[in-house]
Amino acid sequence: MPSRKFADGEVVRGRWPGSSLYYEVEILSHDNTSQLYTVKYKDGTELELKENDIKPLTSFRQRKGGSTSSSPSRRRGSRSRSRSRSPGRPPKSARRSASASHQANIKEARREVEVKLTPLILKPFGNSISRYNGEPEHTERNDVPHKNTQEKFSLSQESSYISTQYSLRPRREEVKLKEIDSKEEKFIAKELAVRTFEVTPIRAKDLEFGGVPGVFLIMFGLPVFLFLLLLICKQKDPSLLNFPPPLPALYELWETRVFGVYLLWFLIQVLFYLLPIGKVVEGTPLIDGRRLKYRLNGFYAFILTSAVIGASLFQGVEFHYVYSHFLQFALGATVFCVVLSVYLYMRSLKAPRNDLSPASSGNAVYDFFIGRELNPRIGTFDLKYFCELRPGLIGWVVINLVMLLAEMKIQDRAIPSLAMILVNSFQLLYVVDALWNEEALLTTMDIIHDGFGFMLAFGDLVWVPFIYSFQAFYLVSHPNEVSWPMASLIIVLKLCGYVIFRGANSQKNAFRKNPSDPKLAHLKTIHTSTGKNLLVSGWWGFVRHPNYLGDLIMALAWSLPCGFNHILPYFYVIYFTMLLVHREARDEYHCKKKYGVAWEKYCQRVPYRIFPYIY
Ligand SMILES: NC(=O)c1ccc[n+]([C@@H]2O[C@H](COP(=O)([O-])OP(=O)(O)OC[C@H]3O[C@@H](n4cnc5c(N)ncnc54)[C@H](OP(=O)(O)O)[C@@H]3O)[C@@H](O)[C@H]2O)c1
Ligand SMILES: CC(C)CCC[C@@H](C)[C@H]1CC[C@H]2C3=C(CC[C@]12C)[C@@]1(C)CC[C@H](O)C(C)(C)[C@@H]1CC3
Repeated sequence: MPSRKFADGEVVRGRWPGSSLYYEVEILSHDNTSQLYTVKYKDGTELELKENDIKPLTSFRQRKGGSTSSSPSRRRGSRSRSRSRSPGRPPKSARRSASASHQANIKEARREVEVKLTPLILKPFGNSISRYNGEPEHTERNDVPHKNTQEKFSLSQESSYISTQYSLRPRREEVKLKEIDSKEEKFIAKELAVRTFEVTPIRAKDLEFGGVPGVFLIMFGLPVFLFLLLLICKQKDPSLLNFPPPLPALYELWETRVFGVYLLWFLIQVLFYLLPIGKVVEGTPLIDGRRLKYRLNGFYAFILTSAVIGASLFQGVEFHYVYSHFLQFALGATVFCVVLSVYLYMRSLKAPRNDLSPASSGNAVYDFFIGRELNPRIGTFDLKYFCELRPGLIGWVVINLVMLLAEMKIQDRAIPSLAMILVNSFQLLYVVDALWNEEALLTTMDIIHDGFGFMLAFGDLVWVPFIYSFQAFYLVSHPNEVSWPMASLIIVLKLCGYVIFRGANSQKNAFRKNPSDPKLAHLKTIHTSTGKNLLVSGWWGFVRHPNYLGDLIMALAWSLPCGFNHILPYFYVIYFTMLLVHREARDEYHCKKKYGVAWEKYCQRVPYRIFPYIY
């Protein structure tokens, strides 16, 4: 077992992350796995520190001019520290010795009437340092802020990738912001703890999805559940009385030819992804300040795929093969996803520490599920980014088309049913919207936080194409005639959902891109200590996740054309509600850590999470 240098309860000096300042701290505990000490500063802030960042008190005693402040939160009160690092510092104080007394500092602070120096966390995703936020933009336009970012990061690389920046604020703003800033200072400390923690393995209590047993269940349960659902849906009467459905032998489900077709589909999408068309943008800064480049050509890939599908139909390619081998395709995709997940895990073992996902834990099972490596790439080919939008999402639209053709064939129809047309066009709109706004993906939790492992591989490559197309699959063997008045109501519902979904996403993206955009001037915001503000009016003042609300309304509109004979087509709405409620909770957790008191204020101003007056 590795030895430790400091004992619990020992009072020592701990380095404040991202600086060269040491403060008196008490050792609370030591984690043998991560080799980190949990220490407590005098103001109550708890952080995790490496052994190198801790020094015995004795090593400071002979030095008179060391930091005399007993906690980092007092640093701003004690102006000598802040000012010595501030770009706005007058030359007079530049000559002041670091051992200037606390009294002298207070006097000086009182003389300072015009401006206040406020530490801001330089966050990698912050607008203060980066204009990048997920809306189409030319790389050139990102250049200036990008360089800026790099510079700031290179200055702040000491031990954490967060540094401190000072903003000059007019005095009248100072009065308004004083209270919130002082409260937020504690959260800055916590945020630093979060960032420190992001580069270190996370502890068992922080594991999401029910920890190791939870992810184990999900990994085995979901594929079984998927096959059961498809088998149930294939039955003429899919009622509970007929459960379990007749189960095929495993060998009947495996067809090498089907797997070959699946691989061909995957390779075509790889080829489209590699085409040098579409602009290249930079993602949000990584832990080491680097920004990866992404080519935005998802929409082109969709157009090219449509051309290939159209040409194949014209050539008489039998698309019914996909319907008649649907389960085999689902199995082929699942096998592919397992192989991919194993590959991803193996290669992640060789990945440098900085390339690991903040969600990874050090536990093999959990990391296999959540993904260990954040952005696995083969050269410039980004595996996660590619899988998130291409084979599965475009595949979903193709499967819907297959179902439409199957319905015509099986039900002997000259034209598809209105229900099938509605489902196909609604979901087509959703996919086209995702591809058109491809850049927005770069700021999602999936890209920034979660690694690429079984969860996203299975979600993107199996769950999306084979479950999201479930309504169309259901309609093939369970026809439902929708009247025009009913269809009109469903269309209105879909459009309402879409307006909320797109309006909310675009409003947030525009605000993140340019917070001082004149078009957004009417919106109210809450100041946060990170330099990024939060919208509290407009869509984001309605509920805390208006985009989820719109998405759920759309989900309902996708199911309604299937009628009310069975609950099966509503499975998607039920699953999606659970997914988004869980996702919302995950996002709240991250936002609370990021924004602290400001987030709490936002929650008070906007009390409902997704459904107004309900949740
Ligand atoms: N079809 C599906 O299966 C599926 C699954 C998941 C998600 N989605 C959809 O994908 C879209 C993206 O979802 P997402 O889960 O990535 O989350 P999201 O809601 O787009 O983003 C959450 C982030 O927005 C920022 N934010 C939150 N409140 C804000 C406010 N008041 N003002 C300004 N910024 C605020 C925060 O990040 P920063 O402050 O750091 O910017 C927060 O972390 C959604 O429309 C969702 O419905 C679809
Ligand atoms: C346990 C697993 C089965 C959970 C699987 C979850 C995935 C199915 C989703 C996780 C992130 C989702 C996502 C989209 C689709 C579904 C997920 C992959 C998305 C591509 C849908 C279109 C949107 O416009 C989007 C691009 C924002 C979105 C990104 C996240």
